[in-house]
Amino acid sequence: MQLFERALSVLQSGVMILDEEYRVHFINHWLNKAFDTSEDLQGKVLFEHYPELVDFRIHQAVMQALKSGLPSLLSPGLNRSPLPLFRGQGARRERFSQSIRVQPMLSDGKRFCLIEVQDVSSMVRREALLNKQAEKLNQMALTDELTGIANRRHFNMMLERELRRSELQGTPLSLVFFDIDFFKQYNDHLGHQAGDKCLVAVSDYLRTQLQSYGYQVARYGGEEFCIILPGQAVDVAEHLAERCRKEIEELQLKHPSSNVAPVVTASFGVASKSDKQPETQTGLILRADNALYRAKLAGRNQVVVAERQDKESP
Ligand SMILES: Nc1nc2c(ncn2[C@@H]2O[C@H](COP(=O)(O)OP(=O)(O)OP(=O)(O)O)[C@@H](O)[C@H]2O)c(=O)[nH]1
Repeated sequence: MQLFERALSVLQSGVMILDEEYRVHFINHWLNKAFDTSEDLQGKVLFEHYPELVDFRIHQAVMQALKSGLPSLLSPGLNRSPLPLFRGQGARRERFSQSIRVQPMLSDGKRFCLIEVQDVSSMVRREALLNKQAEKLNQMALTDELTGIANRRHFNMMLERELRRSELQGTPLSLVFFDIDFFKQYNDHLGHQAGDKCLVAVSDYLRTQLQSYGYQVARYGGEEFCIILPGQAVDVAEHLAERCRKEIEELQLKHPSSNVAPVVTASFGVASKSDKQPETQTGLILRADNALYRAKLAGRNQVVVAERQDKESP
């Protein structure tokens, strides 16, 4: 028996036994030291010494073990630090995260409750770090590296979600695709770095002017961008595309080799899903992209709406 008590006293985790009056029948050295008291807790009534614990999870778990004979596990996810236990010295002293197992015991016909405590601070910290890293990686996988706006993968996810919402709620949904005019010439004339800066400037415009209205913007690839307008019908989308077309021109980014204007311009395609007809993601993208292609063919720096074009086509 002495050997067991000695073993428990050198253990780097806590063990405590309470009797039916919540009196500490046994506490090992590690646990007594971790409590914020210089007193020996053996023989003391735990919840008289720490009345602030009454009615909290640890109190309920102990009552459950002693009255109903049921065990409990208090994991750090739900109960970060149920007992006032500390680690470290001086300014570095901190209440640590705990994993606590409360187990009912019977001895000589009397009920006891065994409380095992583990310091899981390092594990909790490691988990928080891993979560943060995973979130960062996730963010990177969905963001376009050059412009910082959503990339094509993210766009596909957003569009799928909005299409589903539109089906469920019976609301319209619109999509605007646009592409910078004569961008190859822009790169050839002013250099690839200037081309990159132009893409960043257009993306910054999209982020600052449109995202705050709840529209979702993304770089679809190369010099092609897209805007998702949840809940908006074709008229609003056409109006927004026209506004974007005008404001991109007003950015006054010099484009000496463009055949349309002395500044950077873009061509726009608009497609909408009405609140009645079902639509697939590919179908909507294809219609917006076709409308954009028609805007290019018709002379660039303009907006073409798929619905109207579709009706006008033989
Ligand atoms: N600087 C830069 N250029 C890019 C990037 N991605 C694609 N491009 C360039 O964008 C150009 C697109 O050229 P095209 O598809 O021929 O289109 P365009 O010259 O804009 O002609 P239209 O669309 O018909 O007006 C190509 O020269 C690509 O190299 C990028 O990240 N940075």
